[in-house]
Amino acid sequence: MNEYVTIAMPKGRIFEEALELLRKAGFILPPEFDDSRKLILEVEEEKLRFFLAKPMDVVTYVEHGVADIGIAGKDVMLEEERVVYELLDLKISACYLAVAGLPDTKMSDVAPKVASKYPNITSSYFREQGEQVEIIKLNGSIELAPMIGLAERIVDIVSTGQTLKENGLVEYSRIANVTSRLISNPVSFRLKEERISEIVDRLAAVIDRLESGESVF
Ligand SMILES: Nc1ncnc2c1ncn2[C@@H]1O[C@H](COP(=O)(O)OP(=O)(O)OP(=O)(O)O)[C@@H](O)[C@H]1O
Ligand SMILES: O=P(O)(O)OC[C@H]1O[C@H](OP(=O)(O)OP(=O)(O)O)[C@H](O)[C@@H]1O
Repeated sequence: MNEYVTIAMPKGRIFEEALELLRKAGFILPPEFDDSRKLILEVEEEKLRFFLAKPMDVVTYVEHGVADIGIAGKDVMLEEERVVYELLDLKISACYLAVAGLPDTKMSDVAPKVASKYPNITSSYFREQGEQVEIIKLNGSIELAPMIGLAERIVDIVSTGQTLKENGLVEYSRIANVTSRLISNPVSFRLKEERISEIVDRLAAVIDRLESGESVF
């Protein structure tokens, strides 16, 4: 029986790169994927069903088993411990998590404020450094925090470094490298192992070819 495999796809910046990777791996995804506002898209010929989700929610859909597999940033995986398998590093949406702030500033001795979208990563990082900080959770535009005096440091994603630069901020330390990962619900992986492994193998082959500099159309 050729059952559907459901895939939770992150809307936003990962979506296009993920789509390109899937297409390079030979999955025929109709043009509807490029310009539709639909949140569920099915590709009957491939027996694939896609859910378009907020990037931070992809892991939740996969953990609850409503999606068999999904694509999530390593940052999201590090932020919350989840019961999912990480099957493959897709090597897309590469960036890193860093501590940043205004240049030439030292953190206060007593509970300096650190703003981030990633409170758990931030708290473990500073705990490991032996520093006690007060964490302020924000949902975006994190770079604003040190500029307007809300926090002395931020923990945020850096990719090109343009956002930090344009806002007069500097990086103080790097916490972790981030790329997007293919993840799976453990039960789905057992029940649909053959189909999921085939998807992993096809994607892994393309990633290897891209890494070796081969052009893949
Ligand atoms: N500047 C960046 N360059 C490359 N990858 C990034 C960058 N910022 C974030 N990412 C990666 O892309 C994922 C999704 O980020 P995106 O900005 O699309 O969503 P979000 O910030 O969670 O959602 P939203 O902005 O809609 O609230 C992140 O979890 C991270 O892995
Ligand atoms: O180093 P850069 O290439 O400039 O990229 C880094 C920026 O990208 C992300 O923000 P995003 O665009 O997702 O907006 P957000 O502030 O709403 O999270 C991240 O939070 C940084 O602000």
